[in-house]
Amino acid sequence: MQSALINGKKLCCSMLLKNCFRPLSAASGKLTNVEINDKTGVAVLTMNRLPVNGLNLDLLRDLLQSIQEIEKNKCRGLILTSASNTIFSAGLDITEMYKPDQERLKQFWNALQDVWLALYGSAVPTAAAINGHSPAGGCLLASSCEYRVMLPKYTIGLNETQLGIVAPKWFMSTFRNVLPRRIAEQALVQGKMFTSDEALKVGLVDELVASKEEALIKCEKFFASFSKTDPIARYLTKKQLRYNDMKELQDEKVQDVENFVSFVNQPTVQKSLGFYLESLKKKAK
Ligand SMILES: CCCCCC/C=C\CC(=O)SCCNC(=O)CCNC(=O)[C@H](O)C(C)(C)COP(=O)(O)OP(=O)(O)OC[C@H]1O[C@@H](n2cnc3c(N)ncnc32)[C@H](O)[C@@H]1OP(=O)(O)O
Repeated sequence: MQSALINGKKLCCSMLLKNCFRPLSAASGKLTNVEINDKTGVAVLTMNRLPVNGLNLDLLRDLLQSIQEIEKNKCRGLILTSASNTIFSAGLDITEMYKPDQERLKQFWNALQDVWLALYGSAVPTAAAINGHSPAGGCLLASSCEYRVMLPKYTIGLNETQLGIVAPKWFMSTFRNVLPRRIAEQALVQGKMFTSDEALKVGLVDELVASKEEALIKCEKFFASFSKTDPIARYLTKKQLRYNDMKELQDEKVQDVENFVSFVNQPTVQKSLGFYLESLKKKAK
């Protein structure tokens, strides 16, 4: 049986996962679920929009509410994961961008900006337990965390150029915060999807593990590594390091929404999105 040393106590997985968790109901939306480990104070934030956790407006709003509640509760860590056994998140829900309602399209992009600002700038330490494929927006969420653990045989990456899309600057900054500049540049221009092994090799993820249980334990261990660190000094250091990336978006938030809306509404982009959606549906048949 696997075990973990947490707060000096040896705990087995089943103890960790079954006995210690209580739901944080205020933080759980319809499409997210938050449970707090009473022993460690760590919150597990689970995306639960099956089958693929496509990031639509509703999921983004629930994610934001959950992150804010976790901060308010002064949890010792936030682990982002998925209720699916094979998909962490398929990224942005393309149906939000195809033949969109214009007002909702703005709200959608604004919600994504807010989730990114909340997660990337979170005062609570963050980790992603990547228990499935994680393309595009899924990779953005995982890369916004401070630590990543991934299960084998999945893929992760910012594949935007493969879809004929230029990833926004803040997607790129997030990637550059994790990867060496040259690798980030090559991956971004290629729209490369990394296998789990490749992701480990380049440092896009920190560790590979065999199961979700093990991933959660690794994330808990990551948070435990801060036990001797002053939490305020820790947060201010993180904030300084990420300040420029966040400031860039905060200063250009309205313009960024306008750019997105104008890009998505181009007839050629609408045509590509339509073909892409169709190809995903054909694949599913
Ligand atoms: C000015 C700047 C503009 C920038 C705009 C931002 C740009 C990009 C950010 C993004 O995140 S775009 C989304 C990119 N995501 C992808 O390319 C992933 C696409 N999906 C897949 O590769 C696969 O679905 C999967 C995630 C690997 C899962 O594969 P699996 O075989 O398990 O499941 P499927 O059968 O393929 O899918 C099930 C079901 O879900 C639908 N679906 C999948 N992904 C999406 C999605 N991203 N949006 C909407 N719908 C999606 C898929 O069509 C199937 O639907 P049904 O046929 O069951 O109705």
